Amino acid sequence: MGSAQKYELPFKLNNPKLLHNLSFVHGEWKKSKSGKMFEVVDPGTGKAWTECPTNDASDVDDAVQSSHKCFEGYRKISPRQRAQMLFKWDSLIRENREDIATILVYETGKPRAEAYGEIDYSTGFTWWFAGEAERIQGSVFTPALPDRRVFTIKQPLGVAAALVPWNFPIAMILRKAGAALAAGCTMIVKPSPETPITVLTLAYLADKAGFPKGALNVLTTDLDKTPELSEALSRHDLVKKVSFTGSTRVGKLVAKICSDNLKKVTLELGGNCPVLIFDDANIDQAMGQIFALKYRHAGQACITANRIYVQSGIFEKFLERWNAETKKIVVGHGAEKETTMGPVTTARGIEKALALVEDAKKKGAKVHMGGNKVSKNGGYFFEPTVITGVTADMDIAKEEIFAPVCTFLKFETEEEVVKAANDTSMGLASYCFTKNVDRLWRLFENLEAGMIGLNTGNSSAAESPFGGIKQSGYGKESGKDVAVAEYLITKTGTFTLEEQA
Ligand SMILES: O=CCCC(=O)O
Repeated sequence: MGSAQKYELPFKLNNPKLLHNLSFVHGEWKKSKSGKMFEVVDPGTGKAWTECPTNDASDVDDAVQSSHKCFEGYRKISPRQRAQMLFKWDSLIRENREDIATILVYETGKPRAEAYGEIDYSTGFTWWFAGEAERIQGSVFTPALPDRRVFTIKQPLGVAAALVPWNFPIAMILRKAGAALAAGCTMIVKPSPETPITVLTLAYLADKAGFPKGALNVLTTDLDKTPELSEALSRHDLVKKVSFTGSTRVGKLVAKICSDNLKKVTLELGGNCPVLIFDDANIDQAMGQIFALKYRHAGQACITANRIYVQSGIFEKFLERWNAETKKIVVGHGAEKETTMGPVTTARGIEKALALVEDAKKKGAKVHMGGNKVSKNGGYFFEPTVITGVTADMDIAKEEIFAPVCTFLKFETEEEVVKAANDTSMGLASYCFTKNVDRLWRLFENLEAGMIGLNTGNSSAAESPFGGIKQSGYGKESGKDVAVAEYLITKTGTFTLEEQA
């Protein structure tokens, strides 16, 4: 593992060859031109356990040239061969599930069971996109003129760049790279500074799966150099597409930069997702689904429940059950067996959660439990927190919380709650629970979000189009046709037949 010997590795892998800490460019492990490195920290202890190259704008061209060179050949490989490489990659990831889960625990902080969950969810993408590779099709059109023939073909766009977050590093890479590689594009990934190692492991396995050199390059960097590196990638002439997952603020910057060259962009941005639980809901179902959704990765998912609206008839009963279940949560290091909720991934996450709780308290909200940082072995732990009396003017109702803080709001009518739920600039996901089929249908149509969970808190899947509306972004990832289409161009052919003699 390169220069990382100066750190004590806090875990052992069955297959130590999986562990790499240098950037991966054209099949080689590379330092940055500056030689600078940054540390990767275990959020469960706050201790660094390895380091990675701090790449900057000067490192971009080499990686892009490699990806472009590779693209010239990769675009001509048959879709069946691309599918076979994706299948091989998929099976290598599954074979190394235990080790990848270990790395994930020490990068993100999530408990081991959740790390397995992420890997199983993520291999859905490699599996799915392997199937999609052979189903890329053009169309034949009926022309208005008798001697004319009109048809389209789909072709890969070229080199794509993926700017990815730290909360689901495996899922976010495989969702983007799976679609790109199936389409015949090559990809450069810039992982988040918190989670480069899992991404480098995936690149190592992609290489072993037979993808040609340059098909999947990875450039790591720290927080300071992230804007510079991301901009250089997004502006490079040979990069034809940028896929970004992260905050709305940064997503707007990426869109602006890409608009200079009219580059294609997919933006999967922030959420402020409402949950609506009606008096006639199956409470067991709503409890189970929303509890898992909210506390998954200590509340750090873009599609998590940010505002939980419960109708007045069941409000007290629902809250009582929620509090009782919340008390059972065991906060600890993700590698400990008894842990059911890990730390948040960054120290910044703790500061934000504390500020949001403080603002809510000042404006009259009641904290039923939690609200504080937990001091434990130097990790970034936060108490599972339950707050009621939340109102629309509180920051906690307006911003993405990204911490295990549950905010409950009481409502009376469907009309009132739909209005409140939609009163946000975001539109990623919404969830509703009711046994009234007509109402369920109305909610599906009236809630303003790209994904609506109807009596479910889990609508993420390889076969389902994933993406938001409003300021939660545009473009779809995963799902039939739409996800691969983000990496394709459509070319129209018009052909005139010679008149017969
Ligand atoms: O945090 C965003 C992604 C979560 C998911 O894919 O379900």
